[in-house]
Amino acid sequence: MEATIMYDFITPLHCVRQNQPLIQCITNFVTVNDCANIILATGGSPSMSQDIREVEESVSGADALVCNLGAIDFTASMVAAGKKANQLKKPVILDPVAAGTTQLRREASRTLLEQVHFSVIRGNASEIRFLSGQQSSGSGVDVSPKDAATIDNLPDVLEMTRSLARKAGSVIVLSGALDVISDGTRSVVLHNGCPTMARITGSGCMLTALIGAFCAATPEDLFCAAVSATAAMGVCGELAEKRRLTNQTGNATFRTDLIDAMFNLTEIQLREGIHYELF
Ligand SMILES: Nc1ncnc2c1ncn2[C@@H]1O[C@H](COP(=O)(O)OP(=O)(O)O)[C@@H](O)[C@H]1O
Ligand SMILES: Cc1ncsc1CCOP(=O)(O)O
Ligand SMILES: [Mg+2]
Repeated sequence: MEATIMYDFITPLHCVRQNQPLIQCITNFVTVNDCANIILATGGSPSMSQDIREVEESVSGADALVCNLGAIDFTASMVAAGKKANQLKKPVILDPVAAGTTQLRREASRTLLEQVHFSVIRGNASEIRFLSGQQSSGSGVDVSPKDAATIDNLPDVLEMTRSLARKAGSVIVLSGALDVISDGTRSVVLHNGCPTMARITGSGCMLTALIGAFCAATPEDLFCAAVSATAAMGVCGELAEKRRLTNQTGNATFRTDLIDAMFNLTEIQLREGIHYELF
């Protein structure tokens, strides 16, 4: 008889509120404040230290580690902290910001993937295509429209995501208009979010930080934790967009409204708002 596959995308939100995990982030100077605030909005506690002389000690007291390649000059800190977190069996999450776009980033992402095991890798379609060894057209931190997941290329994107998940032994979150998430066996496509999320810097970095908090709170099912965090981000983007349209505001207020929506997000809102397909 085939084993039944269980999915629970709501409980991780409950767990993060209850467990208040401490998330160690080595992240970039552009979006560091937003990452700290989104972790606080979920009920977690952020720590953004990155000096190589203390990261191993810092990660020992944390519940998860988030490594963001936007902080490329701290790659050595990410390797040291990542190895320590692996030893201590704490979830480690990678955001491969602009991974394929320069020689330095191509080398740093290879080093990180060789030396650290990542529980979850969350990137946009250009970044995930690069890590998969596929042609990637990305040239900055944002996705190239040529690489994005669409309804038309979804079967290929699902296969690429599933196969990278198997190869890396990680949950892969390929974000965008469609969020494609796989652990190599279970795969989900999320239809939440709104285009304004791509008009603020940091929506990707915040999502990765959030995944860190959800994984720390639900380490027994990292796939459901990653889906739950990604859905929560999408639902909060939709709530912020409603306010933007009502109040005729722009991307600066949208960013604040998104963080506020996360602060107030209820399990009922997530259950009613999540829009997903299982594959
Ligand atoms: N066009 C869109 N429609 C809906 N949601 C989007 C869209 N673009 C981005 N998002 C959402 O924004 C967040 C960040 O994703 P993405 O833009 O892919 O990351 P990055 O900022 O790293 O490029 C995710 O939650 C994703 O679902
Ligand atoms: C603009 C920029 N430059 C280096 S890191 C960074 C932030 C990228 O954030 P996100 O990928 O979440 O938009
Ligand atoms: Mg990004």
